[in-house]
Amino acid sequence: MTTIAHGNAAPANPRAALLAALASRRSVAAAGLAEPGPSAADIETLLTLAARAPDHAMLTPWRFILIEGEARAALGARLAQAYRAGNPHMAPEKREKFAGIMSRLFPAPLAVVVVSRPVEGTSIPPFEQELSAGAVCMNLLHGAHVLGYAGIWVTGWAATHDAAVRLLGVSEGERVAGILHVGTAKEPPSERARPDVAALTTRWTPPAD
Ligand SMILES: Cc1cc2nc3c(=O)[nH]c(=O)nc-3n(C[C@H](O)[C@H](O)[C@H](O)COP(=O)(O)O)c2cc1C
Repeated sequence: MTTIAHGNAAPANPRAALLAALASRRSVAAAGLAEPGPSAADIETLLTLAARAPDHAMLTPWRFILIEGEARAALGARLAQAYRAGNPHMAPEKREKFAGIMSRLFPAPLAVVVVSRPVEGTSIPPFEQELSAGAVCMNLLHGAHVLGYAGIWVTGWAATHDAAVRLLGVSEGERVAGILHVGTAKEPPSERARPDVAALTTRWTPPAD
């Protein structure tokens, strides 16, 4: 089991510290993430935490692809090329704008592609297996936050377009559950409005006969 190395001294009340961490995570756009990124040991911790996601029948219906260092620009250039090739009839100015976005898609020190790969021929529906991949993404984001990093879970063209996902290394029968950008926030994120949990919650009661 990987030891989680907190940046700060051990909190006096670990439970309160954990609750505070869960309550304070905020997404930071990839462009707002800079060095330092997670060390090799931190990455191992993140993936180990991510892999603790609930998993009906223990099928491990997901895997990881890491994008870091020079691979980020190399992949960005290929995605930009694929975007141009996939949109031949788009107005050139618009096409170049989006191709430029693709070329700079990985500004954060680390991107983790969480690949959903539902196992066929089991009694566990693909939907449940895809939910497990979502839980992997959430665990990873929380892990990054506890380690002192920030991150964001994105999808978009690069995560959904056939040519793009092939470039990422995603195979037939697999889908991108999320691209998780991880790094250090350039600016502390401000809080956003959160759902009114009470308004979303009902209690089941037996129907009147
Ligand atoms: C499956 C999934 C895909 C998402 N894709 C994007 C995306 O492509 N771009 C984006 O800006 N936010 C995307 N988001 C939303 C952000 O991850 C984030 O939840 C949102 O900005 C709210 O911030 P918060 O996490 O601090 O509540 C996605 C979220 C989920 C769950």
